[in-house]
Parts: sequence; structure tokens; C-alpha cells
Amino acid sequence: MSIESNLLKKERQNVTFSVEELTNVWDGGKEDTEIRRKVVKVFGDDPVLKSPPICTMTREERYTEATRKCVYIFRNMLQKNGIYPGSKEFEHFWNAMPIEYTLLIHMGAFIPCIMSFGSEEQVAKWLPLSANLNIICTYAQTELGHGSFLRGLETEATFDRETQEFVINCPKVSSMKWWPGDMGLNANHALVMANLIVGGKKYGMHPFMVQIRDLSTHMPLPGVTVGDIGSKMGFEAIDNGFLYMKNVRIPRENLLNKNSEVKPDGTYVKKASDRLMYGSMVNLRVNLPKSQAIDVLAKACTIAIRYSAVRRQGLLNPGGAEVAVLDYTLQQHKLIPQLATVYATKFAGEGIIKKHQAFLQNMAKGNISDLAEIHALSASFKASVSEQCTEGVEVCRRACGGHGYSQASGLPHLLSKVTPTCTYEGENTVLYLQTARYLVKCAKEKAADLPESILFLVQPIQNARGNITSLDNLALYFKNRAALCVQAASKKVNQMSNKGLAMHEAWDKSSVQLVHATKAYVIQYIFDAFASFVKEVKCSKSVKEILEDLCCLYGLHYINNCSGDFLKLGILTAHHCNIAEEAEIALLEKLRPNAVGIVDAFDFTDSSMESCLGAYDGNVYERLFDMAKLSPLNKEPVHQASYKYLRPYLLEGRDILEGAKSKL
Ligand SMILES: CCCCCCCC(=O)SCCNC(=O)CCNC(=O)[C@H](O)C(C)(C)COP(=O)(O)OP(=O)(O)OC[C@H]1O[C@@H](n2cnc3c(N)ncnc32)[C@H](O)[C@@H]1OP(=O)(O)O
Ligand SMILES: Cc1cc2nc3c(=O)[nH]c(=O)nc-3n(C[C@H](O)[C@H](O)[C@H](O)COP(=O)(O)OP(=O)(O)OC[C@H]3O[C@@H](n4cnc5c(N)ncnc54)[C@H](O)[C@@H]3O)c2cc1C
Repeated sequence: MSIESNLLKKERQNVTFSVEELTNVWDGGKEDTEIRRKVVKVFGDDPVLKSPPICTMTREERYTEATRKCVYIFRNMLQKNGIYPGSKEFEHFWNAMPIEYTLLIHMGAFIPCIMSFGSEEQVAKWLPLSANLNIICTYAQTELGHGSFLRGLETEATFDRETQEFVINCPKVSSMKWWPGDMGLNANHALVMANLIVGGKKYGMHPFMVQIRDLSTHMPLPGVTVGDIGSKMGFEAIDNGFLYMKNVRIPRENLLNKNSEVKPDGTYVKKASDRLMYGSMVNLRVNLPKSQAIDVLAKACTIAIRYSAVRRQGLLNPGGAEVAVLDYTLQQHKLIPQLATVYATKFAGEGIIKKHQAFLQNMAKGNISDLAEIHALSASFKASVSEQCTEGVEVCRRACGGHGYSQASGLPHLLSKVTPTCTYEGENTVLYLQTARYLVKCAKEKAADLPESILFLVQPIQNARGNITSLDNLALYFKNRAALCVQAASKKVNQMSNKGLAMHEAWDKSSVQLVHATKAYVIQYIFDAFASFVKEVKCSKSVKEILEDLCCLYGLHYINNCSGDFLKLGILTAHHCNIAEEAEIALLEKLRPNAVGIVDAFDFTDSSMESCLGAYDGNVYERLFDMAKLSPLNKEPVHQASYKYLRPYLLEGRDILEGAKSKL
């Protein structure tokens, strides 16, 4: 056993709680852990899913491998192993997926869309075809020229009454669909969001099923120009695409018509609120943060904390032995708060998923009264979590020094996976502004008209009592800050508009405060949800203590990072801030011996991380060396490029050196 492996073994001996029990809490119960492990094992044991490490493959190889594996998974594996939508196993299968996958938009965005936009007959037609991969469909909303401002989308679907068809056109280069995943190479259909035009009248954005490739040859159909948009910062395996359509004709029945319909005579019938057109985005904003951001930060923490426990660098005591970098308070201050973020956002996110499920059940009965609340909550939650996780992964990467820059650490891959969560499914600033719009409206309402999650906005400010670092008091500081920030931002908008500025101008000039206030609102939501979870969870005293400490750390770290705000608003005094700073350092010291245990409890397999720094055995140096040997550049002892371009000068050098030698 290497020295590094021994060091991790010792760390594990010092852990003061049951790692297995914390894993159960993380998974949602013992039974869930068993199911997750069963699914992970099925995937891990299957030889068809083995590939070379991703950092040794080209983009084309990565796309090919990911597509090969996903077709096998969705067509064979899931059915063979009883992993059906709606089953507990299905909930865990994204967790077991290979490190790179395609068909995510087809399975994760298109299929839910067909269920929410399609009539019963349309669902009966398209769902089995897509579930069996007989068709591959992308979600084509964003265009080259517009992504955020959906009323600006330019693609048109014009009704031709004679032929009972819609004619799809992208009038300009800027109107072509750009970015959708699975679209460039794999998709043969696209769910196209286009402006409906009937009899010269525009009815706004509607969803249309458009076939874009021939089902036998896979060649683009007439009028369709489609392809991959090229290399990106990450997502190398995914064929994000462009789609340019000129006079592409589709049958009238291909307008997904659960919410609105065009009759054969051209009559437009609206069956439900326009807002439901945005429902697919709410669905993804609720469900994506866990797999695409929170789990990514959890993996980055696992890598950085295990590595920091084996990496020896420098001395704490002059004359003493070299210490693990995790023993430095500053390293703890970088990494342990990231662990707190993982826990806080995961448990707060579960609350939002439950709220969304309740909303969907009500919607099925025709009640959409909670739509505004769930939209505001999911928009700001997605924005805040993606920001916190992106910043956290970069902190973890840099905390690994030089090796964190190497693809072999797995950290650059994680960073490039989490960064676009700030952009896709709604650019974060745009989403914060959506929530701000709701908060400003709520700030003017009477308490009786508000949902419980927002009541604090209009209630009198309460003073904290007793221990200033108790979870109850921390929750109160966050609530008071959110209420004061939202009230101040609303007041600013009103004052400017009272002074004569048009409402849109007053809004724009107040937008910095509005986004700030929205961030304050969502952080109070996350903290409150995590603190409530910690209070209610049934577990041993030792595991509860870990959770309480992480929750307290999440609150203190945030407060200490923006104490100016709490001071400015009169929520905390300078004396409180000093106590909060000391309390954070004390918590870091307390959590340090359990840090490896806490990341072990995430229970990631080595193959799910592909990291030389983060493997369970801690054998970092040998793994780095083995991975370097696999680099395609090391295939031959002499690389053609060095030989071809450098050799003439090397020969000159040789002659000079040999001449020099002979002169000596
Ligand atoms: C692993 C990789 C996975 C990658 C998956 C990525 C998939 C994608 O990225 S798909 C593309 C996603 N695109 C987006 O999310 C676009 C983001 N843009 C928006 O959401 C815009 O803010 C948008 C469209 C709402 C603005 O539209 P606009 O018509 O100007 O709205 P606006 O006037 O601000 O609001 C109109 C009303 O609708 C409401 N509303 C807006 N969005 C929603 C929503 N999603 N749900 C419910 N209500 C909504 C507003 O609250 C407002 O209500 P009210 O009038 O009562 O205040
Ligand atoms: C990896 C990836 C995958 C994607 N997958 C899909 C997909 O499958 N399907 C799909 O349809 N799309 C997809 N997209 C597109 C994505 O949804 C859009 O890029 C996103 O919605 C942002 O829109 P935009 O690019 O137009 O940004 P822009 O809106 O142009 O943003 C540029 C800047 O303008 C600012 N800005 C914009 N509006 C305002 C405002 N009102 N007030 C203040 N500031 C503002 C933004 O904050 C930002 O700083 C994907 C994108 C990526 C990166």
C-alpha cells in the first residue's frame, strides 16, 4: 500500500460518525441507498459500457462512444433491468450513467414536453416512438439571434389552409435554431418553438413537431440544413446543433395542441393559459440542478478533500513533519463550506421538487394558482444553485494546485459541465429578474393573499434572541435581510416611477438592487429549507451533529462573505460579525477530522469521477503517472511533429556540441 493510501486509511479511522448512515440520509433512506447501489452496480458491471478514459479521447471518439452507450442503455439495459419511468430505480439511473452521455435532451427535455404540450392522441403517437428511440427529437427553442427574449424568436409556422399544413421558415440567418442538444447529428425530429401565423395574424410562440431527417437514410430532408455547431468549452460528447428551415411543410396535426389548436378552417382555439407554454422550462429548472450542478460540486469536493488529505506540502510547526494541506485553516476555509453548499442546495432542492409535483397534480385538475410561486422559486433557485456550484467547483479545482489543472484530476471536466448551468435553461440574470418581478408584486400584497413561503416579506421584522449562531437566529437574519432588500428595491422602482420615469426605465435603473434582493430571497429560502430538514431528520446524534454543523457553516460562511449587507441593514452589529467570524473558524476545525468521511458518504464510485486525485484509495501519484502514460501523445517514443520540425535544428545542435566536445 502506498504512503498516500495509508494516509486516507488513517483519516477514515478518525471519523466520528457512521458514514453509511450519512449515505442513507443523503439518499433519502436505507432503501434508496440499496436501490441506488443496485442500479450503479448494474451499470458498473456491464462490459458494453466500458470506454477509455475521456481525457485520452478526441471529440469525435467521445461523441461516438457516448452515443453507442446511450443507445444500448435506453434500448436494452433499462428494460432488461426493470428500470422503468416512475420506478425508484429510474430515479437513480442518471446517477449511474457513464461520465458522458448523449440523448439527454431527447429523454429529459423532449419526452416531458410531449407530455405537457401534446393532446392524448399526440402523446399516444409520439411517446412510444420516442421511448423506443424510433425517433430522436430535440427541443429547438433558442435561435442564433435570440435565447432569453422569447417574444423575439423569428422562426415562423404559417398555416396553409389549402393543404392543411404549416410551413416552417427561418426568415434570416439569425432565425436559425442554434444550441439545442442532440440536434446536430442524432435527431431526426425537432420540437420547434415557432411563431404561429394564421391568416396573416401572429399568435406567438407554439410547439411544432418537425421531421428534419429521413428515417432510413438519416439524410436531412428538403429545406433542412442541420449540423453540429462545433467545439465548445465542454460537453464534447454532445452534438449541440444548428437547424435552418426553408419552406418545410408539416401536417396541421403536428402543432402540439393540448393548450391551443388551429381548426381546419383556420380558427385559432386557446384552451389554456399562455403561461403553460413556459411550463417545460419550469420542469427543467426544478429537475436539472441536482444532476447537473449539485452532484457535480459533490464530486469536486470528493476529489479536492481526498487529495488535500494526502497532499503533503510545507510545515505547520517549524521543525515538525510536513502536513496534509487540509490541515491548513485556509484550505479548510476553501473546501469545507463547499460541502455545506452541497448539502444545503440538495435538501432545499428536494423541497422545490415536491412543491412542483404538487403543482403538477393541481394542474391536472385545472388549478394553476401556484404557477407564479413555483416559477419564481424555480427560476431563482436554478440561478443561485448554478452560481454557487460553479464557483464551488472552481474553488475545489484551484485548491488542488497544479494537478487541479490537469484533465487527469477530473476537475476541468466537472467545471466545464457545471459552468453552462448558469446559461442554459434561462440565463441567470434573466431568471433573477423574473423572480424580482414576482417579489415586487408580492411586497405590495396583503399577507392573506400571499403563499406561506413569501409571507415574511410583509410581516414585521423580528429580533434575534440568545445565541447568535443558532440555526433559528441565522434563519431570522436571512429572512430579515431578504425582506429589507426586497422592500428597498421595490421602493426604489416606485420612487423612480413617481419621479416621472417610465416603468420600464425605473425597472432597468433599479435592476442591480432587484437582482441583489432576489439573491437575498433565494438564499433565505435555501437556508431555511436546509435548517428545517436538519431539525426534522431522524438519525443518530452524531450524524445530526454533522448536519447541524454543516448548516450552521453554510449560514456563517455566507454572512461572513457579505457582512457589509447585514451591517448596512442594521441586522448585525460589528460585535455580532466578530462572533460569526470566530464561530466559522471553530466549525472548520471541528469538521476537519470528519471531512473525508463526509465526502465518502456521497458514495461516488471511482469510475463515476475518472479522477486520479479523487479515487477512494488515495493513490494519487501512481494514478497520475499511469494516466500520463496513456496520453495519445506518448503512443510512440518519438512524436512525428518533434521529429519533422525540430530535427534540422537538433542536428545543428549536435554538430555544435560535438564540435565543442572535440575542441575540449
Ligand atoms: C445537460 C444539458 C441540459 C441542457 C438543457 C438546456 C435546455 C435549454 O436551454 S432550452 C432553452 C431555455 N430557454 C429559456 O429558459 C429562456 C429564458 N427566458 C425566459 O424565461 C424569459 O424570461 C421569458 C421567456 C420568461 C420572458 O418572456 P416575456 O414574455 O418577456 O415574459 P415577461 O413579460 O417577463 O413575463 C410574462 C409573464 O409570464 C410569467 N412567466 C414567465 N416565465 C414563466 C414560466 N416559466 N412559468 C410561468 N410563468 C412565467 C411572468 O412571471 C409574467 O407574469 P406576470 O405578467 O403575471 O408578471
Ligand atoms: C450547453 C448549452 C446547451 C443548450 N441547450 C439548449 C437546448 O437544448 N435547447 C435550446 O433551445 N437552447 C439551448 N441552449 C441555449 C440556452 O438556453 C441559451 O443560451 C440561454 O437561454 C441564454 O440565452 P442567450 O444565449 O440568448 O443569452 P443572452 O440573452 O444573449 O445573454 C447575453 C447577456 O445579456 C444579458 N441579458 C439578456 N437579457 C437581459 C435582460 N432582460 N436584462 C438584463 N440583462 C439581460 C444576459 O444576462 C447576458 O449577460 C443551450 C445553451 C448551452 C450553453
